[in-house]
Amino acid sequence: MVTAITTKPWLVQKYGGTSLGKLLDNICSSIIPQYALGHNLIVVCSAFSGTLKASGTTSLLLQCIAFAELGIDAQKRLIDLVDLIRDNHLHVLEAFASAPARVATHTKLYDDTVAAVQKECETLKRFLLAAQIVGELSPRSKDRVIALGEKLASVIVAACLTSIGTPAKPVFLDNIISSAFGNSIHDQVAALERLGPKFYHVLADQIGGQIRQCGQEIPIVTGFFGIMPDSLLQTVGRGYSDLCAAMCAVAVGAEELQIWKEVDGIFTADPRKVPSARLLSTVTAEEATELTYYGSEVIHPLTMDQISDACIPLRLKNVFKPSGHGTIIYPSSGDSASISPITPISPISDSSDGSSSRATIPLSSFMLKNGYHGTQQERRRPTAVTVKDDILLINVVCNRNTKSQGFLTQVFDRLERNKIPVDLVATSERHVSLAVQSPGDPSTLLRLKEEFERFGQVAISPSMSIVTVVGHKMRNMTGVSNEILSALASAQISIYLISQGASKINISLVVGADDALAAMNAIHGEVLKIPTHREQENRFIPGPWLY
Ligand SMILES: Nc1ncnc2c1ncn2[C@@H]1O[C@H](COP(=O)(O)OP(=O)(O)O)[C@@H](O)[C@H]1O
Ligand SMILES: N[C@@H](CC(=O)OP(=O)(O)O)C(=O)O
Repeated sequence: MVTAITTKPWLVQKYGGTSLGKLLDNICSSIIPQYALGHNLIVVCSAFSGTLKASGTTSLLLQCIAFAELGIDAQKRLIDLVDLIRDNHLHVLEAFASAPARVATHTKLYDDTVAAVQKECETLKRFLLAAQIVGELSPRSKDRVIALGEKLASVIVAACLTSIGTPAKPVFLDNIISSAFGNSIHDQVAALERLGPKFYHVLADQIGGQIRQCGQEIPIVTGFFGIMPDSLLQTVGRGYSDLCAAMCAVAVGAEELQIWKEVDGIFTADPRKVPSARLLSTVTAEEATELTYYGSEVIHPLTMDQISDACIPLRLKNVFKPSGHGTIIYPSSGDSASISPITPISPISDSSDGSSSRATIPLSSFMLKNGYHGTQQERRRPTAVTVKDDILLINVVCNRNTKSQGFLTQVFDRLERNKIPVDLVATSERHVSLAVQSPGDPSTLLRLKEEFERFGQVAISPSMSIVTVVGHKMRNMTGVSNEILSALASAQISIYLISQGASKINISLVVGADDALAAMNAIHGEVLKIPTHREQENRFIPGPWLY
């Protein structure tokens, strides 16, 4: 664990790609400097995106990889795309540097940063053009390409901060895995898997070492922390910088991890899809994890494991409304003994929009005061509803000559071999229904079907969605399943699979993709409706002193 440079508490802030793309000036000239006053700050950056993540730098780099794999026929497209990535970053830098108060200051820093961006992009171009001749990139080479997005972002953010008097230093983590485990780890995928969560703890220690080297400068850490043996995108997936930020928080024992986004926090449903969705002041770590696994991509699903183990609260905040309270996700184990070691959140000043700073109360008294983990008060309604799209429903009926006791083993063995993750399962002795994510490659599905047909009859229904209702201790809420089913019945929505009980806090149903939005709205309207006055009294409500 890193020793604090001063007695100020550690705070880790992660900024998403679209937030950086849209509000870099505000983040660097207002939000970060204010928080840096009272904290030892660590900033974790994703790659810049413009308006949409789908057209952001990481997506463009993935496109570059695709062009490299197409061979030299795609040479011009590849060169143009790398140039576009370079120009996007130079524009961002220029826009910041040419703001009225900044013209003609720090020109050397500006010129050096322009040169650094150009050099990185030129190196990438040469590397990809060479790869085009072979027409193939290894998973590790792909990781090296992806790494550039976060590298450019941290170079630019550090330069912008430094140029306005908040000294900052980029911290690259693209070699962190070799530093932690040596190069041999890349040949030992199985060993890495065996390490499980411990793997991330070892990485966190290494990251702590790099952070310490920044001294009084704010570390601007790349959210990319490959190179993974099986590629970071395969092992962790898109959105990996949330996990990186969690490791930074663990490394320094941060008082809080903040993930800054373009939404106020976690809502009772996706606010883009359910107009009546309400912002939640708090959710438990388990609820947040379930929500992210089942479609509410607010934080990367692996993030919670890291910070829960270390008892660090996570706060989601909106870059467009820095003074908002956001949503706090408490590290919880359902065991009140786990509350006491959590250090109180220190006062956080947040006046970039003109509001004055207000103190927060210590976290432990906050939780006890509100009975959040107490035995008396429980949420009387589920917390949120979410939808996961692109789901296939696979039904397999076991052949008469297949022994029923080996049937499930065979089914799961085939899924494992084809690397298809299963979201939900319902079984009877000779039947199994599986809700799985649509494999990107249609040949994988065809292969799986053929393999299943060796021991059963198979029916695959495409275009399905999973609707999941999540709620802390929902199992104890008598009648909640009935309410969910009634809401769907009233909306005349057919249900293809129901799963309750596998997780104490979720009820999931498979519906046709065309019905998913209506199902979410029906459940939100009926089951998560605004509580009556009496229900409200029993429920956690943040006091004004929190804002
Ligand atoms: N329950 C939910 N609460 C809040 N946002 C949700 C929820 N479910 C889905 N979302 C969506 O997740 C997105 C996350 O915010 P955004 O800032 O766009 O992400 P990023 O940081 O990756 O750019 C929002 O666009 C929002 O519509
Ligand atoms: N830039 C990466 C990693 C990431 O975490 O992104 P974001 O924080 O913008 O979701 C991606 O696009 O997947």
